Amino acid sequence: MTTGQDLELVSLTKRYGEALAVNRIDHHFRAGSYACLLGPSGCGKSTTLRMIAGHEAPTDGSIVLGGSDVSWMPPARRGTAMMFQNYALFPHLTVIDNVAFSLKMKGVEATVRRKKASAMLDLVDMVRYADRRPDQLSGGQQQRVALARALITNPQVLLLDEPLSALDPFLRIRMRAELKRLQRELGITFIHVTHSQDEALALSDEIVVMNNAVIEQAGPARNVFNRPRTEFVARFMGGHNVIALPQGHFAIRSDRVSLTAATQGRLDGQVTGVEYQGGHVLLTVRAAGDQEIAAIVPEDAYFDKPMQQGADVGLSWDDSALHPVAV
Ligand SMILES: Nc1ncnc2c1ncn2[C@@H]1O[C@H](COP(=O)(O)OP(=O)(O)OP(=O)(O)O)[C@@H](O)[C@H]1O
Repeated sequence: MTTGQDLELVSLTKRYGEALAVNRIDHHFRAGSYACLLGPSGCGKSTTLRMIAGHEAPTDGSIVLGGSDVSWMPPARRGTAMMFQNYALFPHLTVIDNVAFSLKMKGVEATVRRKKASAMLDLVDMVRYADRRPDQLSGGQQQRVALARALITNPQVLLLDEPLSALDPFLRIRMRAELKRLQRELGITFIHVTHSQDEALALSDEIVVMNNAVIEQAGPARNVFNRPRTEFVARFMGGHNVIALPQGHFAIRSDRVSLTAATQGRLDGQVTGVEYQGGHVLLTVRAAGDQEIAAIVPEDAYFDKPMQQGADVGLSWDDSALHPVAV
């Protein structure tokens, strides 16, 4: 079920004095989709999110939600809600009062807001903790409360700024599955800021990769991963080499590069690193032109014919695995 509305960023720009944090970005977020804004530190993703939320005014450009320009509307009237990295729960209020807080501000009557808050806690499986205070909850539980508190306003778009970064790795994987479930169930648009490629790949209908205040590439997760358009995207998404060949620069997945006997491949080189990674072995080869190329070899294949650091090898691939990239 899709109940959200399309969100459009039109030439959206933010300057802080001389510094350009977001530089004329255009993007259309489809209603009811899960989008991740992904990029290295300082690329402008949080600033973009804060402008969508209304916590930061654009220097130029506009934000259009469901056909209406909301660029200058106060946050509470936009149809968006934000979940912050540190959850920003009120320490002195119980869980249920935290969730009901925004309804109280709107003057909603006590029994009605408790009923609605209770329904939200049910959605995130936290009803039994309704009377605890935030400091009596684990990080994962606090996160669920923060989600319920954001969702009680019935937003069209939920904005999440690094929502999983405070959790330990095990809980992070569990909570990301919960986020995805919730988004599917509610049918609203989620825009999630992260600098984790794994998180973006696991969650996104669409990944929007930012770098240096602009969008480098956007598209379905598999497209962005398998068809990086620039060297930056190929390297940032990981799992790829960027190889300079006489015909130009090409991205190739490390698991599409195979090793042959020396002089039998496309390029010759020397093994400079061997790393056992569980199901596979990561070999690093220094090839002609001082290029470091990574090859992922399945565990069994590697241990049938193990290689030492310094060994001369050839590198081979299928041409269909090469994708031209801009550098
Ligand atoms: N309030 C501010 N005043 C001045 N400069 C700012 C302000 N907020 C952000 N910036 C600058 O704008 C740029 C983009 O910052 P932003 O927080 O959007 O990046 P980010 O991609 O979210 O990074 P991170 O992953 O580290 O949070 C950075 O260079 C940052 O220093």
